[in-house]
Amino acid sequence: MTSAAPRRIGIMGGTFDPVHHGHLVAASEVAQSFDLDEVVFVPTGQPAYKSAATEAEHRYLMTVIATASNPRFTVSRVDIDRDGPTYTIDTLRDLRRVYGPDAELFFITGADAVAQILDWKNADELWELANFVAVSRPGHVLSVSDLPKRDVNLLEVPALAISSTDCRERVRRGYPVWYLVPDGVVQYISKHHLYRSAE
Ligand SMILES: Nc1ncnc2c1ncn2[C@@H]1O[C@H](COP(=O)(O)OP(=O)(O)OP(=O)(O)O)[C@@H](O)[C@H]1O
Ligand SMILES: O=C(O)c1ccc[n+]([C@@H]2O[C@H](COP(=O)([O-])O)[C@@H](O)[C@H]2O)c1
Repeated sequence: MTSAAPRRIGIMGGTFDPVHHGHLVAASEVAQSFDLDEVVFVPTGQPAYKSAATEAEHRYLMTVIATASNPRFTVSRVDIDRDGPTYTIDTLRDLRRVYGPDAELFFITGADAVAQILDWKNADELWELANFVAVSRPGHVLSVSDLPKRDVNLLEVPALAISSTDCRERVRRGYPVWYLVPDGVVQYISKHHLYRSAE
């Protein structure tokens, strides 16, 4: 009898304020290229180095809405339910407990985020807990030349010049965000009057 192959789990961490199609395409492309069984989206609780984000529960629910139609996408509350600032070292330790010792974990970041990774908490330990995949993002050079001896996989994905900052600013100015974020997220933003006033 052969034993089952270890599960391959992508981890898409983000503030998702709001989640947009750039996030979804990145996760889908990594799932395809790295033969992942599941991509778990993990909204941050309090982002470590970003100023005030929208209430975590709103960001969590928008992420659930955005991912609901993809059978390979799930959403985790580990970062939201932990007190204090969100650090990836804690995310990876918690998800290792959830998925078990045999799962192969792939942490997904954009080209902008990966450039900062050496400054992340316990940076040296992160590589022992997961593989890292950095995806291309318009306006950012996809390179790991600053990460000598760190094994980061690079993946070119279809270029979507969308950012959460721009989506928030568009809503604030009364511009549409249709087609930049999933329809259900447009409706959620409208229903809860998110992003109407300046941050
Ligand atoms: N358009 C995109 N293409 C590829 N990767 C992206 C894109 N937008 C975000 N990412 C990546 O997704 C992860 C989560 O991003 P985040 O939630 O911070 O969104 P953001 O658009 O960068 O937000 P903000 O504008 O508020 O900084 C990060 O690793 C980021 O690099
Ligand atoms: O661990 C850290 O020190 C750290 C610092 C900045 C960002 N991160 C993680 O990187 C992911 C993307 O973050 P952000 O701020 O671009 O939404 C998210 O999962 C964060 O928790 C992690």
